[in-house]
Amino acid sequence: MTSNLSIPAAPASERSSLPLPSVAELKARLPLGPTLSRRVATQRATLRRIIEGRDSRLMVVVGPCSIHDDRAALDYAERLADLASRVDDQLVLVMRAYVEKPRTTVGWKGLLYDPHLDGSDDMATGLHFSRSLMREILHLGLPVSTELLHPMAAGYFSDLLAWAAIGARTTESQIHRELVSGLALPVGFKNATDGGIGVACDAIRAASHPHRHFGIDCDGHPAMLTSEGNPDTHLVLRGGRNGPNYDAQSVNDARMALERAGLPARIMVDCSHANSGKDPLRQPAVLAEVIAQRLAGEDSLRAVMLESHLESGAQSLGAPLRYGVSITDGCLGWDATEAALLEAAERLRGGRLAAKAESLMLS
Ligand SMILES: O=C[C@H](O)[C@H](O)COP(=O)(O)O
Ligand SMILES: C=C(OP(=O)(O)O)C(=O)O
Repeated sequence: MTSNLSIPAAPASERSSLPLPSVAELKARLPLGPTLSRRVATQRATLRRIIEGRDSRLMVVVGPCSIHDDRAALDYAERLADLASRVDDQLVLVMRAYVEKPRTTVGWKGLLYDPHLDGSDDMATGLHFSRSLMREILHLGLPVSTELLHPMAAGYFSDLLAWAAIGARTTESQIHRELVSGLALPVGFKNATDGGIGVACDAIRAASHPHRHFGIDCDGHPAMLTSEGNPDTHLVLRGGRNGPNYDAQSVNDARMALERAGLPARIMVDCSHANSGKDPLRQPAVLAEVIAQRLAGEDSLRAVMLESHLESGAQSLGAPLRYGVSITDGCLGWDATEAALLEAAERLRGGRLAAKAESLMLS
């Protein structure tokens, strides 16, 4: 069909475009391979069992708020892999490898967007660095997690992930719910930034359904994608504008809201963000409270999240950067992270022993 419509010349401010590799091209350059692929499948199955309550260990998503330096990220991952083997009777550690950052207004958007940290936005390199780094972390034996922010970016690394988050700013988005519906891994939906958990409950339901939606295929062509529905999702309590929501009353309220909605009561507590009042040093206290609730019998608590880096605090982009310090939200330093996780594991061990002794006495 011909049209008389003439297309106006693009104004000077019109956005320009630059080609990026397709998912298939990036995967060909940085393949997963059968060994790592089996490892991811095993990690996903373990996390699924934890989320479902069939494995009573606590899942811990821990690592930098964002990754901006692959050397520091791997240094962190090596320490985490060593710690993981010391606590794996109680805790399953999953590394936060966040390469995309949702911003409240504007700011650095993550390694994926601006890997050189200078506003040059070399996204082709960002894609390569991000996939390559996640693969390195996986080589160390750690499960990898990230926040899936841009649906088009997800396919570049979703095969490497054992767990993913949909953030507080996107949980209400239909497009993100469709994305999750097509992922074969456990995913946490955060409560909204205002603290409301209703949107996360709606998201869990929407993502469990099959969908047909717009997307791109592995070769970069527009495609109608069909998803089967993801049953392995859960709520993440991250606090909100009115304060934290990790206390026993809030967790109980959340559990009842999930049950009322006919959804499984599976909860992760994010010890950071509004639950720590954005003070990273408060995270161990939040974690300790979650452990206390678990020991008191709150079995909907299946997982926690911590923002942690080699060094504590945060620094601004612009000044000469200090090694191992976050350039987004403040993080707990490594020593305090290690101490908090060792203590959590020890308290859970003690709780199990006490429960075993009690059941022996009753029998
Ligand atoms: O965890 C990260 C931040 O809280 C989130 O990306 C929002 O950051 P901003 O409010 O600094 O933009
Ligand atoms: C942005 C994050 O969290 P939230 O969506 O809870 O703000 C995050 O975990 O990095």
